[in-house]
Order: sequence, then structure tokens, then C-alpha cells
Amino acid sequence: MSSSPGNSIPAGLNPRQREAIAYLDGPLLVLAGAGSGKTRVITEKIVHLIETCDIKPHQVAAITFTNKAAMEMSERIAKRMASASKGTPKGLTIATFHSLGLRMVREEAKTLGYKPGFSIFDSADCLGIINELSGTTDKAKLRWLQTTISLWKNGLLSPKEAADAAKDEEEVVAARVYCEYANALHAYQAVDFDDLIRLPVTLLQDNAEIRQKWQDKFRHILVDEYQDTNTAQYRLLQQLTGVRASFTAVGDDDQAIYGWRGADVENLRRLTEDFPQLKVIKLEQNYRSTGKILDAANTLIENNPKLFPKSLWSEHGPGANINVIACAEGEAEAETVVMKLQGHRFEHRAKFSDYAILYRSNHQARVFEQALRQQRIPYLLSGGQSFFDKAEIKDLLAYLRLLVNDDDDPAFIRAATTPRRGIGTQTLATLGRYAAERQISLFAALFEEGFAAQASSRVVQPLREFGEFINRFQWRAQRESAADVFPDILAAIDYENWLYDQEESRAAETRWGNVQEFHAWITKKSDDDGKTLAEIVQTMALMSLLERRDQGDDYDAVQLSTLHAAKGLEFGHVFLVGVEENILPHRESQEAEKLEEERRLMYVGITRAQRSLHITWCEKRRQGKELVPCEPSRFIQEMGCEAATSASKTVADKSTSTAKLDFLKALLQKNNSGDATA
Ligand SMILES: Nc1ncnc2c1ncn2[C@@H]1O[C@H](COP(=O)(O)OP(=O)(O)OP(=O)(O)O)[C@@H](O)[C@H]1O
Ligand SMILES: [Mg+2]
Repeated sequence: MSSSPGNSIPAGLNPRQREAIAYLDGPLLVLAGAGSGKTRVITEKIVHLIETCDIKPHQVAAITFTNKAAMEMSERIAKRMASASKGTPKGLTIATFHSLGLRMVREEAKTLGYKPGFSIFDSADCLGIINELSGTTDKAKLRWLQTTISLWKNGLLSPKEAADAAKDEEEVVAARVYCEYANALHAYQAVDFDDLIRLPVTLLQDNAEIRQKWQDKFRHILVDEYQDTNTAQYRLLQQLTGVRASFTAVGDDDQAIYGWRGADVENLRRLTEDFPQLKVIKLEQNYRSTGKILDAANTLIENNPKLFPKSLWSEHGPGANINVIACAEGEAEAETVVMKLQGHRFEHRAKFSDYAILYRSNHQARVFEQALRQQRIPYLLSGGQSFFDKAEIKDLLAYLRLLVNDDDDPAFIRAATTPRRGIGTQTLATLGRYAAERQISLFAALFEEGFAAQASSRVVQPLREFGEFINRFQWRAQRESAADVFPDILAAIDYENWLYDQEESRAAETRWGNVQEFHAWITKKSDDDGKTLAEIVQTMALMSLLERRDQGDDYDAVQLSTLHAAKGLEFGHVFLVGVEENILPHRESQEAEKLEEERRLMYVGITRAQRSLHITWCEKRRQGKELVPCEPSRFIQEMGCEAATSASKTVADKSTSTAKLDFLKALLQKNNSGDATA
């Protein structure tokens, strides 16, 4: 295909970006630093392919890192299309590796030996199984087993290969658990998140006909954040593009931050080896940040060994100084940040949504939430607990899972015991033993005469009642829409009253509110989008993987986020908090390679900022009852800044900061009517 520049490429893009968009002669890698317009290239290229190159939307697939990024991309494309009123082109695939994998597993379920209603187990379900198989209750050991198995799966090692490669006794045991775990999943007619990539890869590898089918499907595949793909994802891309190798991958080796989950920057280098015809385009202009922010980011990342040298420049002028603030301790830090944020917002007449507070780990959010709430500042939390991970949602999801797949034992256990219906641990253990002997699911076991003969009627009776309850709703679910069946399940199990019995009324109210929101979501999926219950349940399982609740982007609120979840995003003003040794870099990441990943994480944080950057650290932090002294992160110095240490000048004294805050609050309230979120 010719690479003549089409008229759908906007004039504002630079020559390198235009070249990347127009290039269709083979595999392409756009390798460039933060904010250089890589994601923009992907969006524009999709528009270009469809509008100028006469490629049909269903022949194009874009792969993003999160569902949120996929939704954003989809919106941007809709706006950019000449026929903007029609929305995102029908048939266009914008997915994460996992959602694309799910689609493939669904379409090929039969060949893979799964029924259409197969379950997707979340991390907690899987941990439960590993617990059972390994007999370990030690939490750290369990987590290690789960991570090890996951890394093997992402590295495409079969249980046998894992056993052969095991380096010590511990790994031999882990490989045995891996083998039994894989068998258990299949018996439950379930897959885990890693299977969503691994199964399609092995299927395409082993089955030429199916491979051909999928290779014919997509004429061009685009991958954002390529640096964070793991081996299985890379293989999937390779399998899908085949010999035609028509793909565009964009990435930045300096932003590889998922090594701990099996991502491998080496995949960037491997690309140049596996595809000798690979064209590489580098982008060097940064459109996001002002000069001082960019310089600090560049200076910092100089401390890492280079895979591919890059240099970034910006036309935005130097901009504001980076502000490093030392705080007395954690609460003072939160108050200082909130106070600075209020003042800054007032001075610059900015919106709350122009601000982000970014931190290394989820638990750091709590004090900031508290300080923001105290000042009545609206905020959105991302990278925290997913909506779909909430107990009430998981309770109800268990019922739905059981309706579509009654081999799903974890769902059976949850639904059978929530709300309580006279099925206790003893009863489940009796049923479990019988099911294990007969090698059948718990659900199938409870109906067997053999089981009734073995167990007392006190055990059998409530189980049978529950089984019949599920049967009744299964029958309905096959005939009616999920939106109609769901409220009847709620009523039948009297879930609302049960919630109010469990919790004090405010908490119960919140949880019941979530249930109603869940109901609305199911209604939309089933009635508007025409999805079957099985499809809804599978989508839901995937939502809890990386995704947070989709919180209406036009809401004017400060964004609280982990650094990992902020990848790819940009904010006018950024507060990077807790920038201390043992936090960033993380306590457990002191060895060279991990330290480099921490440095990249810091680089990701700095480069989220467009116009201003505040960095805070604490001289002391509370650990239990004690205040323990802390050191500023080495990264502050590495980025060419000074970690102001003179306590008297820069430490935000709690009493004065609170006083200032109250003063500012009064001022803001006075101005609020006229200010109206500026
Ligand atoms: N040629 C251009 N002219 C003006 N603005 C641009 C241009 N290209 C990209 N931008 C803008 O610059 C910002 C950064 O672009 P984008 O998010 O695509 O960068 P990126 O390389 O994907 O960054 P990251 O590495 O953080 O993911 C966006 O606001 C984008 O709209
Ligand atoms: Mg990007």
C-alpha cells in the first residue's frame, strides 16, 4: 500500500508524526519520550486508515493499556471523524490485551474446551484455590505462589516446563501447585486473567486454521504503551499480525513500570530482532510540559542506563520552578498540599480537575482524602478499590456467575452462604469432600442420591433448597433479559434487608446505592447493548482487573491516583507526594534493576505535569505509635532539585498550616459564589 500522506492528517502535527501516521508498508515502532504525541499518533492513524486508506473499521484494532484509555481513545476518534455525529466507527476494535483476549476465548471457546458461560476468576478466587491446593495459610507464601504462577503463565511456560525449569525445592512445589491449579480451573470451567492472553496465544500457535482466520480479520493493529507488554502479549501481537506484520507500536522505554508483573522492556529490542524490516520513528518534541519540568525529567532519567537514546525539547518556555517542600509529618503534608492547591487554584483561576495528587502506593491516599474532605474539595480516586471489587457487588455477581456456569465453585460457595441460609462451613465441607471424590462440581454433587445417602438431612435440606433456587433462576435467565431477572433475585434473597442487618444504616445505605447502580449498569448492558447474561458477567469480571469505576470525566474534581494508574494521562498541575527513600524508591526495590524501575516511575510522575509541579516529602512519618525520621528521595537530587532541609523555613508547621487553611477557607467561601469553580 502506498504511503501517500492523506488529507485526513491534521496540519498541526509535526513531520515525524505525519510520517508515522502515513506509513503502511510494514511494521512500525514509534519510540519517544513522554508527552511527545505517541498516543495522538495512534488516534490520528486510525482516522487516517478509515477515512483515507479505505480500510474498514472492523479491520482495525487498537490496543490500549486500560479500559479507561480505550474509552478515551474511542471518544477522541469519534470527535475526529468527518462523520463525527455518528460516533466511533462501528466495528472498530479498541481494546486492552485482556478484552481482546476475552473476545478471542469467547469466539473460540468450543475449540478450547470451554462452554459459552465459562467463568473468569478474579485474583481472590484464584488465591482461594491456591490456598486449598497448597495447604498453605501463610499469606506471604500464598501471594508468592500466585505471583510465581502468574509470571510463568505470562512467560508462556506450561506446568511441565515450569517443573523442568524449577531452580529449588520451593519452585518445584510451586510448579506442582501450578499444574493442579490449571486442572482445577478447567474443571470449574473457568479462566484467570492470565489465561485471557495465554489461551489465545497457544491456540493460534497450534491451530493454523484459526490463526489464519484471526490474521485475516485485522489489516492493521496499533498498540499504545508497548514498553509494558509481557511475553505472552508480545506473542499475541506477533500471532495476530502474522507475516504481513502490519502494525504500529508506540512506546517509551523510560516509562516501563510493570516489570514486577512480568512486562519486559526487552520486548522493544526483540521487536527490532524479530522484524528486521521494522521501521523506527523517533519523536523529540514534547507538547505537554514546560521547560523546567521537562529538564528535571530528562536529568533524572539520565541516571538510568539507556536502551535507546532520546532527547526531548519543548517550545513552551521554561515555565514555573519546581517546588520541593519538606513537611513535618504525614498529616502536615496532606494539609500543606491541600492548602497550596487551594491557593494555587485561586491564584491561577484553575479548575479542581486541573490538579492531580500522585503517590507511590494506594494506602497513601487516605490522609489526602481526609484533608480534601475537610476542606470540601471534590476529588476522584483512581487506582483504588474497583467498584466491581466491592463486597456487595461480588455477592450478587456470585449469583449471576452461578446462573451462567454452575461448575463455578467459588461462586457457589459465596452465593450459598450470602445471605446466610443455614449452609455453614461444616455443610460445605461435607459437600466438598463428596464432590472431590466424585470429581464433580459442588452444584452437581448436591443433587446426587449418593450424597443424600451419606449426609444427614440437616445438611442436605438447605443445599437442595438452594440448588432448586438456582435452577429456577437459571431457567428464567435462559429466557428473559438479565435486567428482568436481576431485581427478582434481589427480592428473593431479601438482599436489602440483609445489608441493613449487617451494617449500621449509613454504610448499608451506601452499599444498597451501589447495588442500585449495579442494577442500572446491568439494565444498560442487557437492554441497550443487547448483551447476554454470560457476556455481561464476563465483561464484569474483566472490569475489576485494572479498571476503576468510570467516573464521568466532566466532573470538576482533584484526581488522586497512584503513579501506575496515572500512566498516559496529563494534568495542568501535579503534586507528587511522599517522595522519600523507602517510599519512592520503594523499600523493597533497592537493588539496581528495581531501582531503575522506581526511577522510571518517578519519571512518569514528573512528566504528567503540564504547567506546574510540586514535590513533597516528610521529615518524619508515623509508624505505629512512633514518629520515625525519613530521608528525602534520592530522585529529588537526581532531577537537579534541592530537597529543602532547613526545617525552620520550609517545614509546614501543623498549627500555622491549619490556621492558614482556615483563613483561606473563609476567603474561598466568601468568593465561592462568584468564583464558581473558575
Ligand atoms: N503535533 C502536536 N501539536 C500540538 N499538540 C500535540 C501534538 N501532538 C500531541 N500533542 C498534545 O500533546 C499532549 C501529549 O500527547 P500524547 O498524550 O499523545 O503524548 P504521549 O507521547 O502519548 O505521552 P505519554 O508518553 O505520557 O503517554 C496531548 O495533549 C496532545 O494532544
Ligand atoms: Mg501516551
